[in-house]
Amino acid sequence: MDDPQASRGRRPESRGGVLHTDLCVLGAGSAGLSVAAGAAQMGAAVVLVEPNLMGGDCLNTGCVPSKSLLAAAHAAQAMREAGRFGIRPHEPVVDAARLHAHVHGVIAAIAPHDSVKRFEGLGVTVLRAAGRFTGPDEVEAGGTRVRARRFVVATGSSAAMPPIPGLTDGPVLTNETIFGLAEIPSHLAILGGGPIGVEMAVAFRRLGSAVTLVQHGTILPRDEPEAVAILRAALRREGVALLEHARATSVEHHAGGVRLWLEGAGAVQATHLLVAAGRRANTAGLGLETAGIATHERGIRVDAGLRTGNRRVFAIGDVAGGPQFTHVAGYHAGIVIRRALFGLPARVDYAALPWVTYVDPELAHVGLTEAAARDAGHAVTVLAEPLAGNDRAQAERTTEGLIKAVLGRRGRVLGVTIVAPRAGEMIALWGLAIQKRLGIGAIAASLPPYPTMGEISKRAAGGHYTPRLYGERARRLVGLVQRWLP
Ligand SMILES: Cc1cc2nc3c(=O)[nH]c(=O)nc-3n(C[C@H](O)[C@H](O)[C@H](O)COP(=O)(O)OP(=O)(O)OC[C@H]3O[C@@H](n4cnc5c(N)ncnc54)[C@H](O)[C@@H]3O)c2cc1C
Ligand SMILES: NC(=O)c1ccc[n+]([C@@H]2O[C@H](COP(=O)([O-])OP(=O)(O)OC[C@H]3O[C@@H](n4cnc5c(N)ncnc54)[C@H](O)[C@@H]3O)[C@@H](O)[C@H]2O)c1
Repeated sequence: MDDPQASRGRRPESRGGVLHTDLCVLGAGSAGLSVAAGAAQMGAAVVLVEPNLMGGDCLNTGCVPSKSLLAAAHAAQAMREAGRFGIRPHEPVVDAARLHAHVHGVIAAIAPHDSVKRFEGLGVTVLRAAGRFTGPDEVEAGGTRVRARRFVVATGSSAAMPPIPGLTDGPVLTNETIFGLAEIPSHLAILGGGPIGVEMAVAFRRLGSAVTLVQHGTILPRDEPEAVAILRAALRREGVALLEHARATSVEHHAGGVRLWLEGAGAVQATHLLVAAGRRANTAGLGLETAGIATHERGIRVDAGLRTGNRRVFAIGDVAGGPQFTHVAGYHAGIVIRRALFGLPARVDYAALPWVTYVDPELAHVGLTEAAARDAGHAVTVLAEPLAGNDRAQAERTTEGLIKAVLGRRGRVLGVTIVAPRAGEMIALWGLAIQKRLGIGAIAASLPPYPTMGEISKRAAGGHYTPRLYGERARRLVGLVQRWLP
């Protein structure tokens, strides 16, 4: 969509067969688009290089299709679970073609925001080719040479293939192919129990697949164990075969699908196999060595200001090897804009980083887990409340969940986990508390509307004061004041 209000960047200049620009961005995913849009609207000359679909993983093969699929899956599950409201439940009929149209319809609705047309309208020069460094200050893309004051590498990540014998000898699904399926898999095996594996297990199970999830250790290892326990129970209740601490030793592909052999546990026979075993940074073919840019096993090596070994070049988003989320990509973009356009100092700070696993109930987290806070040497106190104490949760019969707040000295909020329907919408309040170093008193003094699930935040925060409020000293004080009050 054209935005008539948006201001536009200057145009790069073409001199001696070379485009000269302020900023050259490699990759038009969440990270690259955010930098390009921001920089152009602030008046910079920007060249954006992208060989594939505009919007990258998040729009085309990540967040957007996965959340659209989950929305359909939740609707199907609501039919099965209607009995709890006195409504006759029934098994939904899933029309795979219309489901596919729904998912791709959502992508199409958002796509104009990320399109070449919109970016050209902002004054960005878009080159539809793969870019690679041909020197420390030059990139080549589709025969065009680009010299820039600053470069931003935002080439993202792809599904990593674990070194399991036979795995890649036949077709396997990844995030790049699973949303294109024309049918619902009869039996989907999933390798990896991170957020992709867990979200897809819930989605496809609810849409009618048999699902087996195979995970090295425990699922969602970065989250609070008591929160994960609730999700684990929900997965099992819905019929996901969850194999934790399982090690795949080999894969056999055959006409009907795959056989996944597990160490000491026989084989899983499935029609489809989704590999969701982590990500590999997209660094191949970028000519990084030519530009003096170093990498490590997770991606491009950057300093706290996202600068690479080459002072002209920044790396942001998934390729920078840190937390891999769309909101982090956008946050990185803001840091680079401050540094590259205004020459201001800016550093990443993940103290208030939130993440959400969009299953049912949702698991939302921000900041440190209890274990991470203890490891970091904080004097930790923990506040916890079950969701069952919340009236809205009772009304909606979704009482499985909790809130857990990890506090440091003087009630400073260090980290919070919420497991509840739409917990992702509730976590931002706590992110702000961490970012602004608000004490727990700020949340305890807030006034959430009744009846909302968000009330659990105030309730948990109130727990910090309960011993003092309802203790012997308070009782004595009230007794004294009441004697003297007229
Ligand atoms: C299934 C799935 C679900 C997800 N769900 C969520 C979620 O709910 N919430 C969330 O916050 N995050 C989610 N993520 C993570 C999120 O998608 C990524 O963190 C985000 O897309 C990273 O953005 P990026 O711009 O760094 O990379 P990408 O989006 O991967 O963009 C990189 C772009 O660079 C291009 N490129 C590659 N090589 C070159 C080259 N040589 N020259 C020029 N361009 C190049 C690629 O074609 C691509 O378009 C999900 C990911 C997956 C896979
Ligand atoms: N809701 C969200 O925000 C969301 C959703 C999906 C993805 N993402 C992002 O994308 C990233 C990638 O997701 P992911 O789930 O692929 O990666 P991940 O690294 O988070 O999880 C992969 C899991 O696979 C396991 N694993 C690796 N090799 C294995 C093997 N051979 N057998 C069994 N298990 C194995 C690992 O132990 C790990 O826990 C995430 O870290 C996250 O940042 C976010």
